[in-house]
Amino acid sequence: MPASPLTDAELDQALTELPDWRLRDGDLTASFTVGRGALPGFYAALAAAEDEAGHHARVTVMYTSVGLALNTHDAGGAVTAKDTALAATISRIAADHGGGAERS
Ligand SMILES: C[C@H](O)[C@H](O)[C@H]1CNC2=NC(N)=NC(=O)C2=N1
Repeated sequence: MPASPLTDAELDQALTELPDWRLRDGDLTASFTVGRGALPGFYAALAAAEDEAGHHARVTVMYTSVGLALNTHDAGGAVTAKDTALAATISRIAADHGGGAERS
């Protein structure tokens, strides 16, 4: 069954529980600063978590800045519970690799 888009109230609630994450252009997004030496381990753990979830982030790396964007294709690109669950996992992985959230 396809995941359904979160309602505005569900999104607001989810964002209070995901302090690293913002809604930007319809995606759930975050950026973390990760040291160059920690980047390979961070990405390996991220990829493993994504594969386990069957859900994947758009990832942009620029030097020590890692940008992540999540949405759900089969919900028409909306944010669903799959995205918020993976976001929480990604925040834990980033923290485990010394990553600090870049808040904007
Ligand atoms: C078949 C496969 O499980 C789907 O294409 C998965 C893969 N990863 C995905 N990742 C994201 N972010 N959204 C999806 O809808 C999605 N779908």
